Amino acid sequence: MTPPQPKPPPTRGATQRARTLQGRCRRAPLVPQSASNPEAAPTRRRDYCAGAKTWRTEAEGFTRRPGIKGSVIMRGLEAEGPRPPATPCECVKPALEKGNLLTEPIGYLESCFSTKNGTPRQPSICSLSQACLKIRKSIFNNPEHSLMGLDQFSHVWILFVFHKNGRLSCKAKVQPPRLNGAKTGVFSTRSPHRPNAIGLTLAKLEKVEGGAIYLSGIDMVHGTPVLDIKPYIADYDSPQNLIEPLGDVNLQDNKHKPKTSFEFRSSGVTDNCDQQQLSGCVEPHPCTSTKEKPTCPEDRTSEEIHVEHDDTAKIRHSLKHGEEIAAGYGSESRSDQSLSVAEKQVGSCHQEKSFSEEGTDKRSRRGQEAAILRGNSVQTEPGALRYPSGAADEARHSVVPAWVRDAPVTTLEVRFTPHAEMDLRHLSSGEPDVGQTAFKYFQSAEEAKHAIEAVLSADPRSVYRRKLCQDRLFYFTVDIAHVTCWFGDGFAEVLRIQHASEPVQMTDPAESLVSLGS
Ligand SMILES: C[S@@+](CC[C@H](N)C(=O)[O-])C[C@H]1O[C@@H](n2cnc3c(N)ncnc32)[C@H](O)[C@@H]1O
Repeated sequence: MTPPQPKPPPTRGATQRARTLQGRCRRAPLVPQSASNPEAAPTRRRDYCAGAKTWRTEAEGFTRRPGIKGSVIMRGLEAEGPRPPATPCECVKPALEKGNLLTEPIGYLESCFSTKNGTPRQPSICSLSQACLKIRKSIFNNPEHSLMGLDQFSHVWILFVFHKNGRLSCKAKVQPPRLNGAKTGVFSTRSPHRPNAIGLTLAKLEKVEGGAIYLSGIDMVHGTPVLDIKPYIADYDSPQNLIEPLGDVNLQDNKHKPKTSFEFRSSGVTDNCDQQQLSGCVEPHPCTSTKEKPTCPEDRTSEEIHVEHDDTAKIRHSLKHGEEIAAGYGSESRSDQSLSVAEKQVGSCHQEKSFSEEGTDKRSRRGQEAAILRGNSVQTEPGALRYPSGAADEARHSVVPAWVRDAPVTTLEVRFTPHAEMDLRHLSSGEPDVGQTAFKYFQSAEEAKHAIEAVLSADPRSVYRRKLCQDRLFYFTVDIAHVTCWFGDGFAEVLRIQHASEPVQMTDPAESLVSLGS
């Protein structure tokens, strides 16, 4: 029998690690799969990592289930490929540190738009659009707790997943419909087709009711998985605002002056049908016609892109005194709802540009540039923008390039045929016996008509459709109205409005879990 061998002395580093970890990490029993907790399946070993203050498993993807102490949800979407390095306590190195995030939607949006077709490209296009978001009980046992205090805000940021993008693909340059075929970098647009299919919408908060919020001015389709809600705070979210101390606000006791309660179907909402938005909603499409096909300057050198100037093609940015550009949320309309909020909260407005994260060199360079639409791409030209003098002014100002505001796609006139008008009246009559409107989101035929006008006046067609399928009928559904229309030169005409035959299906939550990163 061999005597027990003495262990080799631990290295200095190992001793230190052991000390650091001692008492901090403990192994927990396995989480059994049960009917009451189906989301916990499949069973895996889990550990509590005090350093990260969370439960972790061998696989990335565990999230702590809020509201249920110590319980764990393992999502079925584990990253493929090499396992992440384990810490000395066998905890997996937190995925968050690498920027990987396994998301769990806080809810699925119930929207008046059932398909991407006809869904506005930015929220301010159709302020009459409506949606409801119920916080899922699997996120918070008491969803209403998570919404406490939110009713004191007029607007909220909604972070969501473009779950209807189809396959996850994106290109470095995209052709926003509003630029009518011109290309620009994906990150300078609001294109849904981006490396992480995350959308960001500033919506009007109509009311909070229990564990649900009611929104208007939205650009998301029914069933959209929502990842987060954040209050819109002009002081933080608008570069032109100076941050002031909060003063007499008592947040803990929730003693803010409460917002006047909204009726969900707020009749005071008006629509701006002439709003135009930059949108990067780029439909993947084949280029079938060499004649009509937009020319793609993809293969130009970057030098060419920066050096070429053509006076006839450029659009100069005109700066009017007191003009505001709602760059913070990609809105370039001066009359949109979001902008009016910013104006209200800000007071005096100036032409703005956020320089806060840029170096001096870039500042001065950008201060001398103007964006132009050149051929089929967006370029910049020196010497056309003027900025207020002084670094302090610059830090408070934001600017959007001219090609956003003065994009080539114009507002369309919207007409309804007598038949369509009749359809609308018929649709809105609902069940006359009970005197109820048939619409779910709109209060009247008038409201529905305004919403349809708003959607169409912004020309919701893809570039492909606009250029190559001009004479095709265009369909979209808003609320229960299935709209058939066609587009002519400078106008859209509604031909028919029928009852959307099929009720819109909610996305199966289990199918909508979205893994970001891998
Ligand atoms: C251009 S994106 C802008 C969205 C958001 N305001 C943003 O800036 O991130 C709006 C368009 O995305 C499309 N869309 C809306 N919800 C979607 C979803 N859940 N999945 C895929 N596409 C969606 C619609 O076609 C809509 O016109």
